[in-house]
Amino acid sequence: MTMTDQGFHSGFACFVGRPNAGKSTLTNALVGQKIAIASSKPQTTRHVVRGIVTEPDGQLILIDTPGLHRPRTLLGQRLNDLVFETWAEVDVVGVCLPCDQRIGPGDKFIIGQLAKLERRPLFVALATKTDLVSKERQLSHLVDVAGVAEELGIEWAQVIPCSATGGDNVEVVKEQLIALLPEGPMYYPDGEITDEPTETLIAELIREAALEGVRDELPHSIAVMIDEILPRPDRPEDKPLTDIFASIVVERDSQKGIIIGHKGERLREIGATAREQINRLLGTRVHLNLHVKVMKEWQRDAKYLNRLGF
Ligand SMILES: Nc1nc2c(ncn2[C@@H]2O[C@H](COP(=O)(O)OP(=O)(O)OP(=O)(O)O)[C@@H](O)[C@H]2O)c(=O)[nH]1
Repeated sequence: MTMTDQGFHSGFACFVGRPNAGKSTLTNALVGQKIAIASSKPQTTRHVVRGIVTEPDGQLILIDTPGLHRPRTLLGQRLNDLVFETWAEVDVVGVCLPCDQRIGPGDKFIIGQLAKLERRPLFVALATKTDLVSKERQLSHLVDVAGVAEELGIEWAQVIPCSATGGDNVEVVKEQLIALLPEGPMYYPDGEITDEPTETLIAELIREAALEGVRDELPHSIAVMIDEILPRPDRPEDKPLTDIFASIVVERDSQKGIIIGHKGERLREIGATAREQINRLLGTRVHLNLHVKVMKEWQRDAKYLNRLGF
């Protein structure tokens, strides 16, 4: 294999669609549980990487976007701005149009907004949930999918019927999305994508946040130990909250001071940064309780190393 990028396709994509269109399920089917460690974000995007698909001939980076709504509030407007910013940066937008639903005003609103973009990415129609419908219904849906593009003035680079839960055409979606990306480098080395257990990932996210800005001062003297992960009882089912208790372990009192910062300011920043990442990872809100512990020479002590999971 040569080290040139020739023939290797890479770039960014996001999925859009009305609520319940199957965006998350398709994303999971494409990327599995693998998560990119946040510190390795390429400079080309400021947006949150939801998952990465790496194949011999290309790398597809899926970006998270909030849903697009008819803006009624300032927050709604800001969220929409974020969506437009993302659309302007990605190479491909996958529009999820579930086969079991007629194309309606919600879908047309989204496609109409895509049609307004000055710099257009490529558009791919994903006719999701094929397993829920008959072949006849699927065909008439595909006719409607073609029709709506014509009606609203966009072009589909591909139209792909698929089912994320039934495993139908998921490989084709992967192949076709990668084929549409421009030639480019592998943004994320394969090894930086991990399917480590959640607890290890959470510890790693906290460690990254703690090292932010002080990497030179405390290179290897920090470890993070997850003490407990507990679902908060008595929460409404649609608004779960998870309590995470974790310890940041350092070797000396002076290092504890650096982590905590003036009046605890750094520790609060670490908590805020890590919490945001963990929210994304778990898909639920978390409350993060961080403590800083000094364990003298933990790196040399087998008992501590065991407790820290090394
Ligand atoms: N039968 C079937 N159900 C699916 C398929 N894909 C998704 N679903 C179901 O459809 C529902 C919505 O799927 P999601 O992936 O959460 O949809 P979404 O577009 O991410 O939804 P929002 O987060 O609300 O925007 C879930 O109950 C899924 O299990 C599919 O291919 N076949």
